Amino acid sequence: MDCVLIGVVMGVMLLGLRWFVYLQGPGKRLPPGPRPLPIIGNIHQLGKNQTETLRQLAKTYGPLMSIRIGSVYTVVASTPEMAMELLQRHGQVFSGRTVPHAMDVGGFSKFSIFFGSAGKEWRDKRKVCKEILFSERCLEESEGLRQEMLQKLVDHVGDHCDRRDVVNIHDVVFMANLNLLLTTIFSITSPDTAMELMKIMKDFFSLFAPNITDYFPILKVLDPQGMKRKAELSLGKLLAKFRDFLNYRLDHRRNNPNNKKQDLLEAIIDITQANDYNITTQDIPYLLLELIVGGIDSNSNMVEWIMTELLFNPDKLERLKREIKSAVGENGKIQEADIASLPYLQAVIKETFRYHPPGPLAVTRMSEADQEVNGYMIPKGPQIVVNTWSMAKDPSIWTDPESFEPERFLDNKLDFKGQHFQLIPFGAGRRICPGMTTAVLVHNFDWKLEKDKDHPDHKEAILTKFRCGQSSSANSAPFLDTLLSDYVVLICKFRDVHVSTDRASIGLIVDGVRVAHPDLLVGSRMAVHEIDGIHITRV
Ligand code: HEM
Repeated sequence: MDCVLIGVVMGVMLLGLRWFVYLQGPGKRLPPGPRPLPIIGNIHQLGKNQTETLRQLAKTYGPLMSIRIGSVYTVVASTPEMAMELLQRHGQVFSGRTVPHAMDVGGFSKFSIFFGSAGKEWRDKRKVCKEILFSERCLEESEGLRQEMLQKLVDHVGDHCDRRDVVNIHDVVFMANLNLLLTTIFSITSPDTAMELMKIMKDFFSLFAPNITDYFPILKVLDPQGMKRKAELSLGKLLAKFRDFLNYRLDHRRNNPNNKKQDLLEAIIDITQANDYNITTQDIPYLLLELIVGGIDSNSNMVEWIMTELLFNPDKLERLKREIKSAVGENGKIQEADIASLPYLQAVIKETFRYHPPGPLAVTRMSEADQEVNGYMIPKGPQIVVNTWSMAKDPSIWTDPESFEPERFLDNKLDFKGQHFQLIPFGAGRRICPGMTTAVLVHNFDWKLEKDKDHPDHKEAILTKFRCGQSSSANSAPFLDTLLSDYVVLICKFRDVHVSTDRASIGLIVDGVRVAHPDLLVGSRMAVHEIDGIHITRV
């Protein structure tokens, strides 16, 4: 162990020396930042709420600053102007990605659109996503399947409603999104398949927790948190599943040449067989994995946040329901095409993206060459991060940024498609998210808040969630155990449907692990036990 420690110290010192020498060169000055300590860099300053810490640090060091996390140099942009400089003006230079150690398995990072370097193969895969898979024609063809699947979801929640059961909103939304993707990509509607995949995927998502080897690469060989071993296992299982789906479909095509399915898998196979792009059959399982994994968690989080915010803001929920009812009638259903003519719904979605930036440090790149930005020199190599959280909370950009106000988007053309850098939930520039779509589950139930806190189901619901929380902590990082012992449950009741959301399901990032909504834990809302009929209980 001593040798390892000496190795770590020497490695970090050599790296520091290399940088010191490099940064002394003429005209080479990194953006300013807090002074790093030897070996750990600025880790000790980051605390649990990294995005907020970085926002505070930016007040001292400016909109473009440098910090060192372990041995990883990181440049942080905290304003729309700096985000535009990095992602658009110098988009080519800052189009690399750092590959987490756990994702560097089985050739995944090489095949991946997200982690792959921005070369010809990456361009081809993006082109396929944009021009074919997410093209209007392809999405229109599979709309019928999605409507069918959404109806099943509505029926499922309706059954719970009839039985007066508790519905776990996180699982319902996650499953709905998984089903949506399975239907659109594979025409698969089997609940058993979805359930099996959901279990493997939850293991896979746990790999996005912070891994010490990413900040101290010298420890990679030891894999102290076992993340790489876990990644090999869950990635292996997922890829095996997608290979099965692919082989089954290839057989089906051979045996039924005139009976093609209307889904994305069919389109992908056509592409590989036409040989127009640099994509082979061997790439397909990786591409499928990326589409499912890329979409599911971010989509689920957003839908959960939308619902959470609407519950906290019943007046906004009422306004939205009025808009939807006047557009599609009392009993009508929203079609995908209706969304364009529902301005308040769009405003709610935009405000949720602003108020809860999806993965507030999700826009993470790597510098591919030396580049001067704003009078500073960013050399080749550092990680580049855009702190969208900082922009969301900036009073010089948004009036009253701490309040949830969809109305702020009604009288302007502000959008999230990568042109307005104050709102970039999908990133911007060359690597902008190719799956810029989302789903909203607000219409089909008459969501209403519980007034009757003595309802007999109420206590049982809390206990059920508490048991869930404890069992889920067994697979989590150790610090989660402490957090979960102080478990918070939010119980709401809508008409006859109970919806319970807990910290594990609604999305606060603590040390990079999603556990809860910060406001519920530390903000003013936690100080009271009941607001407008929503019961918040500390168990
Ligand atoms: C609410 C939903 C979603 C959000 C908020 C989201 C957000 C993001 C963000 C922030 C990035 C990084 C962009 C950058 O570096 O500039 C990204 C990349 C990506 N997303 Fe999404 N995403 C969502 C849905 C989806 C869906 C549905 C898919 C696929 C079905 C998808 C697939 C991808 C892929 C493949 C990339 C990598 C692009 C590249 O590096 O070239 N995402 N997403």
